[in-house]
Formats: sequence, structure tokens, C-alpha cells
Amino acid sequence: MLTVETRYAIDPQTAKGLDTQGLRSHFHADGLFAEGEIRLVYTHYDRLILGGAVPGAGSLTLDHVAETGTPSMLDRREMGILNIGEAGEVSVGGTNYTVNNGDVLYIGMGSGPVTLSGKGRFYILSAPAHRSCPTKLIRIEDARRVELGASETCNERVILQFLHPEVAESCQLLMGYTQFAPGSVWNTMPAHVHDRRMEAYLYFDLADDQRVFHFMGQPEETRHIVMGNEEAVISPPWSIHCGAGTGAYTFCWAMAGDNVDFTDMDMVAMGDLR
Ligand SMILES: O=C[C@H](O)[C@@H](O)CC(=O)C(=O)O
Ligand SMILES: [Zn+2]
Repeated sequence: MLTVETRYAIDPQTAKGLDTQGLRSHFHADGLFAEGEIRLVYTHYDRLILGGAVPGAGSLTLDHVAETGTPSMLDRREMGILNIGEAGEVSVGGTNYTVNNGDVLYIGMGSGPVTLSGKGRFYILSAPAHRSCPTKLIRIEDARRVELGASETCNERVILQFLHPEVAESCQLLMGYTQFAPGSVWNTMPAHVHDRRMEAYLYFDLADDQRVFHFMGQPEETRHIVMGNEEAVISPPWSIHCGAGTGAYTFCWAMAGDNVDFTDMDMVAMGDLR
């Protein structure tokens, strides 16, 4: 079963008037991982699609998605799939890929239907593309590692870049995930914005009774969204996106828009946050 929910692009003036439920209805996505289903969110921010697929005992095929307006979803799009579950299979263009926990499969534009099976819990991302780049399975050891933060500031972590120009070519989809040193709970702090592109975060490997307080909003007008395990949050281009967990977690970041080399973060001075 395929479900697609559309989220419109909200401007900062509108966003700052929203209450908790209003913020969640526009920016927060839960229930993406349901056995036997593909659940997608189509956001008007850079037209990124994010979602989950859990094949369970059967298999699931991603092909026609009415929202994209093409016969097959990847006719004019590219895709990245991160497996946050046990090893699973992804079949595309006649090739079968075994995607282990923590691996990312990049699928180029025009690849046709994508079939998922096995014990995987697949986090799916897709952005519009203008040319076909090679489909490629990227293992954890192939990812580019950026170590930053410190234990004193509770933000010691490693950013693992999978869809990045130095690792795997794509048109505009960039993705990877960030792992923490034990005891570090702050992601993306000091905070930044990048008005030239949006971003989406999926928080996972978080214990059921723990939460991540995710911060959003313009730097001078911040709000928070409380996140549970395997829940996603859409970060508008004008928004900070950072968070602190009450326990250990990992998060996948993904983005589309201008800039593909990751060097475009406009840092926010701590004293400018409100
Ligand atoms: O624009 C880039 C993104 O926000 C993330 O890559 C940041 C991140 O993973 C981190 O600081 O831990
Ligand atoms: Zn960012």
C-alpha cells in the first residue's frame, strides 16, 4: 500500500504564528514506517520526497506516484535509500542490491520501478533530477567522515556523508547521517541556516521512552518540536535545525536545492539566537 501526504511550503511569518499542533502538521512526520506499506511525504520545499517502506514478509514496489506527474516516480527524479533496519534487498533495473543496516543506495533518474524486500526498514528520499547518475550502493566504510564537536559541549559527533560529490555523484540530493560519541546529545549546534536549500532530518536509534527536542525557526524566533524514534522533521530554508536528545540517537540529514558541496552553512552566533 502506498500513501502520500503533501506538505506545502510555509513562510517564516506564517510559521511564527503557529501553535504546537500547527507546527507539527506542517513540519513533523511520524508513522512513516508501517509494515507492508510505503508512506511518503511530498514537500513543496525543493520538492523533496521523504518516507518509509517496511516490506515485512512480502515485497513493496515503488513505481507510479501521482504527485510526481510522471508514469514512474524516477522518470525525472533521483533517489537515496538508507536502511535503518536489518539487511534487506532493493531491486532496480534488473539488479538486486543487499542493503545492510547503515548502507545507502543511490538510484539514478530513469531507473524505473524499485522493489524492496527483506527485513529492512527503508528510509526513502527523492529529489527532482535533470540527468541520470549511476546507481551505486555506498557502504558505511565508503562514506566521507567529518568529525566535529567536543565532549565538553555535548556535541562530539561524526558526520557520515554518503551522497556527496566526493563519494557518489547526484544531481541535487545530498544525504548522510550523524553518529554521536557516548554522552553527546546536541546535533548541529552551533546552529546554522542555508536559505538556498531545505533539509529534512530523520531521528532514529532512539529508545522508545526518550525524545529529541528539535529546534526550528528563524534564529531570532525559535520554536521546538518534540521528536520520537523514527520521526522526521522538515527544515525550511530559512530555519535553523538542531536538537538535543534525552538519550542516545542517530539522525539522517538530507537536502535538495542549491549547493552540493556542503560548504554553504551560514553559522548563527550563539548570542543571536532567541
Ligand atoms: O546542512 C547540513 C546539516 O544540517 C547536517 O549535516 C548537520 C549535521 O549533521 C550535524 O551538525 O551533525
Ligand atoms: Zn543544515
